[in-house]
Amino acid sequence: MADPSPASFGTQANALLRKNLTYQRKHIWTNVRLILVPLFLCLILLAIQHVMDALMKSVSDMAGDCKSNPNLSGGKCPIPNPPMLPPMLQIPQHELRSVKTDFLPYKDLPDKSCRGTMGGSCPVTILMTGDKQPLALSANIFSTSFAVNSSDLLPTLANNVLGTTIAADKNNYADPGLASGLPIYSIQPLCNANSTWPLSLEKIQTEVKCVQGLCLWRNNSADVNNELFKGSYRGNPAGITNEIAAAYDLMSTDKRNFNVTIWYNSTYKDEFSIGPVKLVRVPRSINLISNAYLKFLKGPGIRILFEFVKEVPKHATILNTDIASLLGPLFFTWVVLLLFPVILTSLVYEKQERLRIIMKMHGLSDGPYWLISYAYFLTISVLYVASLVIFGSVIGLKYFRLNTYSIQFVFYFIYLNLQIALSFLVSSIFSKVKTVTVVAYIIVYGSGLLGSFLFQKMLETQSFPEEWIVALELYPGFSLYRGLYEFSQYASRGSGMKWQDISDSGMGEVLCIMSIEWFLALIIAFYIDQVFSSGKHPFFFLNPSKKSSSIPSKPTVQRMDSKKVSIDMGKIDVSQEREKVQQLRNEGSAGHAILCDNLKKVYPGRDGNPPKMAVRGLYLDVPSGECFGMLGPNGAGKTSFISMMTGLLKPSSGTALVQGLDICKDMNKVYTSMGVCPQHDLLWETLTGREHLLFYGRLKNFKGSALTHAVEESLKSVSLFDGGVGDKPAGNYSGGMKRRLSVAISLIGNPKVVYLDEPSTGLDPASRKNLWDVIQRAKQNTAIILTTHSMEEAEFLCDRLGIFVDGALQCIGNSKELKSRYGGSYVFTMTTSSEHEEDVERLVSTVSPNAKKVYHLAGTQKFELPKNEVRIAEVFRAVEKAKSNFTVFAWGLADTTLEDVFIKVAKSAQAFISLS
Ligand SMILES: Nc1ncnc2c1ncn2[C@@H]1O[C@H](COP(=O)(O)OP(=O)(O)OP(=O)(O)O)[C@@H](O)[C@H]1O
Repeated sequence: MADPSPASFGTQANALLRKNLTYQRKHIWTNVRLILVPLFLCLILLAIQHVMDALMKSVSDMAGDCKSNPNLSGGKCPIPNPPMLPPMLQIPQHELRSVKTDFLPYKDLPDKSCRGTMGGSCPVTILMTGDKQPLALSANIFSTSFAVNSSDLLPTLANNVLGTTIAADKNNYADPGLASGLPIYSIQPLCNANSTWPLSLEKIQTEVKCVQGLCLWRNNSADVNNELFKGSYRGNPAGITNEIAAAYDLMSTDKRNFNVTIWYNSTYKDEFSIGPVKLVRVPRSINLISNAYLKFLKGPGIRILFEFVKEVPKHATILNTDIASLLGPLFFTWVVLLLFPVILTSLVYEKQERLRIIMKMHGLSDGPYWLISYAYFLTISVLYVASLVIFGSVIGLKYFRLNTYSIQFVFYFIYLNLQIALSFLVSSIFSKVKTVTVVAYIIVYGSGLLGSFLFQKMLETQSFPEEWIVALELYPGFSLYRGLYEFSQYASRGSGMKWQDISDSGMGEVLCIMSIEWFLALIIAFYIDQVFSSGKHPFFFLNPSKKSSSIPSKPTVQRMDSKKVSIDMGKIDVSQEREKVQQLRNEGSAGHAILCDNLKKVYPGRDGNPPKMAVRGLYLDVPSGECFGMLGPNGAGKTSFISMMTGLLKPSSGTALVQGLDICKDMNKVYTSMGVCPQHDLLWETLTGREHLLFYGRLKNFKGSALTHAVEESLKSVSLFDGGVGDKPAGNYSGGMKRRLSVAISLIGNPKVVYLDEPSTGLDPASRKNLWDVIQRAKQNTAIILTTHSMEEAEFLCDRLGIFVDGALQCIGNSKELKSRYGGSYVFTMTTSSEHEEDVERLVSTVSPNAKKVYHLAGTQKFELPKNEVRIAEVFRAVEKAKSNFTVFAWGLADTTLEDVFIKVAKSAQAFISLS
């Protein structure tokens, strides 16, 4: 026997868990494939790593032995004694050097015609500010000739101010300015035409060219700044570049204080590429002004010689690249995000197929649903990521091995929770699996690509504002990317991330952001679910202690329009039903099975059409033990009515009480005593009939042997037991078998009210009869509302019937009452030859003076004979007499059928509606 009390939270959770586990067992290979994805990606990374290692090795082998062939350009060989290189000033290309323009009309700037000369004759400009002193200082900046002592070349080079237009390298083991083979420049106050000198430096043969150095005085640092700003090609409308080599602000310098501000050209420092910023050309500009000041103070014989720049010695470079650390952020962002579409489509599938609502209708509350669904997705996600980390570690990926495992666990755990909460949130917006799948995969691949090609660049640009980074990390895809990026950075450094690194890295902020978002997403998702799926009031949380209305509220006095009153005047039975309902409401009969009180449904108008009134104020009382049949033509509003009663739709106004519980306020409680067979079968294709019934049986609080017994009885009652049919997947069932299973589901657990929406559609006559017997047995302690188009079914099953047309009941009563009220006549048919038609009319008028001819066609005539004036024996006698006078080919006398009543009522109602 079923436990009469509703299933507890634990029982519902257990039912859903077992159903999900059974479902997963059937989809085990889908899960295995899912978990194999990260393993497969790890193997790809490993394969790329091996290929790269092999390539590096062959490059190293080609470089040969370091002793015989030391590679000074920073290759794999150690450099214990880095070379001493002459310090050089970065000077602009001649076509970019500063010239006089409309936007910089300084008279002392060279004319732009210097740019046109072959090889360029524009001077290299240096700007200065100061209290007249720079005039004196500027004279000391450049040497006036190029002079070297070839026997001691390098130190004597320091006497000259050398410059290059070639950008520096990241390190200074070799200067590209010297190694390029292009000329280097000696910057002098004045150059003779074509002054060039050969220069031989170790293995480097190059040429030194004279270039004029122009020191220009400006009033203040603001002027300098303005000139530099406008000199950028984006700083002026003409797009002309006017570069200077260096600028010095000496406004605060006097003979006792050397206070200088130096501008250097940041274009050459290359901060956007990976690796250290190039600043090796800056020291020379510092030396230039320092030396000039010293000479200014002490005279030309005193100088500061900046002889060499020298890089720190370096050990042999191990030429290997950790591919997992390099590609990790992108690859693993994709791997982790791949779970998002999986969870999302699963949630939306349940919504699209209405499986969630059918579970709810059979008593599954929101709490157990959320708990089990969440726990299930979390388990799958944790297993998935754990297999990634374990497998990656086993095959030796430093990305996983070096970073502390507990940090990895915390990071992935928080993100996976956030991802599940977001999936719940996003699933509330979408209702189609196809749409959500496309959107989810765009998010997966888009996040990875944007993270790699945009967000990572921003992270690596030191000047990018930190607040912007944090703002971008609010997008969960980027916070995931940031965390994975930090793991890759620490792994590629060889140390791995430790707990003490959390605050120094971006990991700390990412963990905070993700935790807050997880919490918020969960609350918002739950709120949306409660308001949209469970139909709660948007401010339901403001009144948590509100008691459910197990005592029905008094009916509200409804204003009825004149049209409705006039219709109801002609429908005594319908008016009586309304009065009965109002009386029951006033008496407060809490235990009544079903009581509909002025229930209305209006669909909003669409595409310019007016709103559609699908149910117009329905009053109905269905006590326990009664099967009420709702008949009506297509579009009458039957499904809208059932949908309101089962919580699929909210009534537009009015309400209904089920076992005393208001469907507008306590639908969740109503579900525990309700069974539903929807118009379309809502089944899991891979679960068997038995597994469906076990799940719903558990929801109805069946346990142990009682559950097994109930399921078997249920299978037998709908003929799905024999031959092991009940143990075959529902996806393999015929339409009729699915229908029978749906009915069995609706009846399991002896619910107090059952809604059957066209239950026998698609069944063969034998199965249908079988199903009717099941419903007959079930209705003993249950109130059943059944919609059907079959009059035979309605007559067989229903204790009372209502004919529903255009959203309103036209009549209500048992089939006999309806037939006598709306039929009230016999149908007499006779076929003779045409010349005897009048004889037949005379015959009919003798047995029934008020008979009405319905039609005549080629000798066949049909009459309606009022029952109150007809005696059947008299009709037989009259026919026998007629047969002796003329030939009667065929004749018949029939009582009115329910079908006749239905057609009559529907036709007259529609005629009335179209007239009014
Ligand atoms: N979502 C909707 N939006 C607008 N109108 C609707 C909507 N659903 C139903 N209707 C309209 O409401 C009326 C009642 O429809 P309903 O499906 O309840 O009728 P029914 O009696 O169940 O029909 P059937 O027997 O064909 O299932 C119809 O005119 C229908 O077009």
